[in-house]
Order: sequence, then structure tokens, then C-alpha cells
Amino acid sequence: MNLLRQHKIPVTILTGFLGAGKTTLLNRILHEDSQQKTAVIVNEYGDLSIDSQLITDTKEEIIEINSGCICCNVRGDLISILSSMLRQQLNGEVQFDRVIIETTGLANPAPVVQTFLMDEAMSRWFELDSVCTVLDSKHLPQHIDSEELQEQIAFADVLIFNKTDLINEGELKDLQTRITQMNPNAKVLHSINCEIHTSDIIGIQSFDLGHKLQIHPNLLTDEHHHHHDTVNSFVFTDNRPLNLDRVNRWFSYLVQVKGESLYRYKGILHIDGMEERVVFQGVHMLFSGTNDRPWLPEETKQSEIVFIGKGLDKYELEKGFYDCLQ
Ligand SMILES: Nc1nc2c(ncn2[C@@H]2O[C@H](COP(=O)(O)OP(=O)(O)OP(=O)(O)O)[C@@H](O)[C@H]2O)c(=O)[nH]1
Repeated sequence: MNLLRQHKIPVTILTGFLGAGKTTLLNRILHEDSQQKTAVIVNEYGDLSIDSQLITDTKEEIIEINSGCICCNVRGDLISILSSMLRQQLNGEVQFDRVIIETTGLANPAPVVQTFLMDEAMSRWFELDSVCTVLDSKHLPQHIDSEELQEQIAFADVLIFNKTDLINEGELKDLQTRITQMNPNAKVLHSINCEIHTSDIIGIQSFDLGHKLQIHPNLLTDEHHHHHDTVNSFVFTDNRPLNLDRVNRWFSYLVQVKGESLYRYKGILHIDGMEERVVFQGVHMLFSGTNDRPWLPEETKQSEIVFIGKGLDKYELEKGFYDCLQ
């Protein structure tokens, strides 16, 4: 890296509620032909690294922060990761032109934004390009009272109304009217499976500090105290194979009976007799499971599941999972 570089490294913060489509968007950006090298920092809620496993083959640098929510206790981790990336860039060990940070679905973007404004080293080397918020147009009304979602909307420079295939035109119009009242300054995009032009969200230099200060007058001084107190999450992992029939029965029960309180559930399954990993994704009552790539010889076959939701019963979920073991 040229020490006398004129340009700071642009940073895009990708935010949005649980299951809105952030990883889908990230995959799209990373697979677009670009001269630019991107470093990606992925933060997951729960101690799993499912998201980074679901980022499909890419040559880009992917760094995970799994020790907690990026907006809470791991802000220090974020700074040390960025500092170490800078050092490696200066030593010529890695090269990147831009950074994308995917926050958890329960992150308030304010403290992540603060990191780049308040930390001297960070603000010398990095500049915020934009805060891009992906919205699940179908489930958004269910979560509109959530403080995290409101902050994600308020802080957006770009609002992507995703999953427009799941609602009709009138519903989309009403939703957009309601949401843009909460943030009239953001650029608005609509998408299905986050099919947008990367150039609409990356390298747009639309981060507007004045607008952010209107939302949070204390943004440059505030200490952040944030509790995900109404939402809980549980993670289960096991190396033993699962029985497909039992898994199918368990998931149809979960979707039909628990769908309302299951904000997000996803995972990778090791199914008895199958050479491929099975990947599943759930957001409330919308569920999909697919055969993914074969397990690699050097890989330990294991199932990893995360459930995130309101008032979830850990014992019941755990029992459901272990009852599926072959
Ligand atoms: N029907 C429909 N499904 C979508 C669309 N975009 C994404 N999905 C699906 O929604 C699910 C969640 O998408 P992700 O990209 O993993 O969402 P996320 O925001 O990264 O979710 P978190 O892991 O909770 O942070 C996946 O099953 C996607 O395939 C869309 O436009 N329409």
C-alpha cells in the first residue's frame, strides 16, 4: 500500500433484520466481476459460522467475528481486525481496495458507524461509503417495533426493499410510504433475491454524517448500551448423522407450530446416507432446504443449527434435535 495514498479505504456496512437477505446480497457482490478486491467481515449472532460457510466460493478475504454481536462487546475485535488487515496490507501480505462489513440481523448500526468516526486510526485509513439496509418486505411489519430494525432503517443511506416477490404492489407501496417516513433521505431500491446493481450500493460515497447526527445527536460521544433482551438464540451441533424422515417431521412441526416465534433458523445438516451437506434456511414460516455440495474428505461431517427467536424453549428445541439422531 502506498503510505502517501490520497484515498481512504471505503467501507460499506451491510445491515438488515434477521433473514432479510444480507448474505444473499453479499454473495451477489462478491461474484460480480470487479477489478476491486474486497475484504469482508462477517459477524454472526450465536457462536456459529454458518454464514461464512454459505458465502459461496470466492477468492475474497472473509473474516468472521463470532464472539458476540458486532455492535456490543466485539467492537474492540472489529478495530483489532481492521488494524491487523491494514498492517498486512502495508507489509504486502494481502491486498484489498474496499471493506464490506455484514452485521448480525440484531445489530444496531450506530456503534459500527461510530467506530469509523471516533477511532483516530480507523478514521485516518478508512471512510464510510454507505450504510446499506436490506429489508424483508414480507416480514418487516411483524418486526417494526424492534428497536434494532428501527435503527437499521434510520441509519440507512440505501434501503433495499427485498423479497418483493412475496407481497403485492399495493402492499409494497404502503410499506415504502411507511418506511420512508422514518428515513426520507435514503436512496430506495426494490429487489428479488437482492438482484440489484452493485454500483448502486458500493462506491457511492453517500454516507451522510449530518443526517446521522440528526438521528443520534450524541453519535460522536455516546457510549453504547444495547441488550438483545427479548430475543434468544440457541445453537446445536453434533457429529452423529441425522435421520431424514425425523428431520422432515421435526421441521414441519416447527414451521407450522413455532413459525411465529422463530425469527430465523438456519444450518447445515449431516444426514445419514447422504454424500452431500443439506443446507436449510428458515424465516418464520418460510422454509427451504437444499442438497448442497458433497462433504469434503478433510471435513468433519457434522450438523450445525442456529435458532433465533422470541421466547424459544431451549429444552424443547434441544430434544427435537436429538430425537432426529439416527
Ligand atoms: N422469496 C424470497 N426469498 C429470499 C429473497 N432474498 C433472500 N431470500 C431467502 O431468504 C433467506 C434468508 O436470506 P439471507 O441472505 O441468508 O438473509 P440474512 O439477512 O443474511 O439473514 P441472517 O442470517 O439472519 O442475517 C434465504 O433462504 C434466502 O434464499 C427474496 O427476494 N425472495
